[in-house]
Order: sequence, then C-alpha cells, then structure tokens
Amino acid sequence: MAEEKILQMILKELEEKSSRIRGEQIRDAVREIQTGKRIFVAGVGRSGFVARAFSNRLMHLGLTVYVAGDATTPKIGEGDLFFVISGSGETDSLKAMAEKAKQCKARLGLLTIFKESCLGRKADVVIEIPGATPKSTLDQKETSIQPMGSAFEQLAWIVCDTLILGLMECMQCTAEKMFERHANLE
Ligand SMILES: O=C([C@H](O)CO)[C@H](O)[C@H](O)COP(=O)(O)O
Repeated sequence: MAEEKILQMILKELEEKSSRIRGEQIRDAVREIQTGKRIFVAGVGRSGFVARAFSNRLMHLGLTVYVAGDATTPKIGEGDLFFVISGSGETDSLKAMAEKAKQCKARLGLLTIFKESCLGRKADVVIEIPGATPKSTLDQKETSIQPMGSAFEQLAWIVCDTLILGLMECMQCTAEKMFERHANLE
C-alpha cells in the first residue's frame, strides 16, 4: 500500500478514536494539574516519551514539574500530582511508583486505555483513550491498524497538548510568555 494512503488511514483512525474521548475527563485533569502543588510525570517506553514532552510544556507554563526517576527529581508529597501515562495501566515500575505516591498522599492522574486496570483503580483522575495494547490481559474490544500501543501513544500526545491549551486558557498564559521560559542551553 502507498505510504501516503497509510498516513491517511492513521489520521482517520486517530480522528475516530479521539471522537470518543470524554471532554469532562480532560477538564477534570486540567483542574487537577492547576491545583497540584507540583507535578511529577511518569511513563515508560513510548508512553514515557509522551510524558517527557508533556513535562516540557508544563515547564513552559511556569508550573513546577519533574520527571519521575530523573536525578534532579525530589521526593513527592502531599498536595502534589503524580501524572502517569500508561496504555495498559499495568506497567510494573509505574504501579510501584503510583503506590509510593499514594502512600505519600499525592494525587494520582492517569492517561490510559483501561480505567479498570491496576493504575486506573488507584487513580483520582483518569482520561480514557480508546486504543489497543498487547500488554493488557483485560478484555479488549478495540482494534487498531497500527502495531502495539501506537494509536494510544499518538493520541496521548495530542491529549496532553489539549491539556496544555486548556491550562493556557485557565492560566491566561500566552505562547509568547511560554517561549520566554524556553531553554537557552540547547
Ligand atoms: O514502549 C511501549 C510499547 O512499544 C507499546 O507500544 C510502551 O509505551 C511501554 O511498554 C509502556 O507501556 P504502557 O505503560 O502500557 O504504556
């Protein structure tokens, strides 16, 4: 099949799946991020790349944000938000970190395919993204033309950018103000 046709098929798939993401879940997450004292983000593999990209924009907004596991990341505590991106909601290291974060009285935010996953059951706020992943043993009705969790990871990126636009509006922050915070060591 021609690559341009494949590209169109992927975009069509994302459009259809995104039409089933619930607006109120996104709005709840915007509120949670805004009220969090500090934001700690986490994800593994491709979901981890999305979490890092998200942390970059949260920093541009002027929020205090850390990536879990980085050498400069301090301990999490009460009033902080631990925001996890995990398609399956079952990745071992993330389950352990979420458990620790909850013990430390942090709130747990989650972007996932499965609200009923281990992470989903612990989360205070969840955004569900329709997708498929071979990493879950839960019943999966959803299919994808792409391998593994690709559709989830692509949509997770766009949902994170949707959260950023929502936060920009609530915080009355402009793209110009954000760019002033952009790294000058690059
Ligand atoms: O890298 C990944 C893999 O290629 C699936 O498409 C996942 O992002 C990684 O394995 C983490 O999994 P989840 O926590 O289920 O997102």
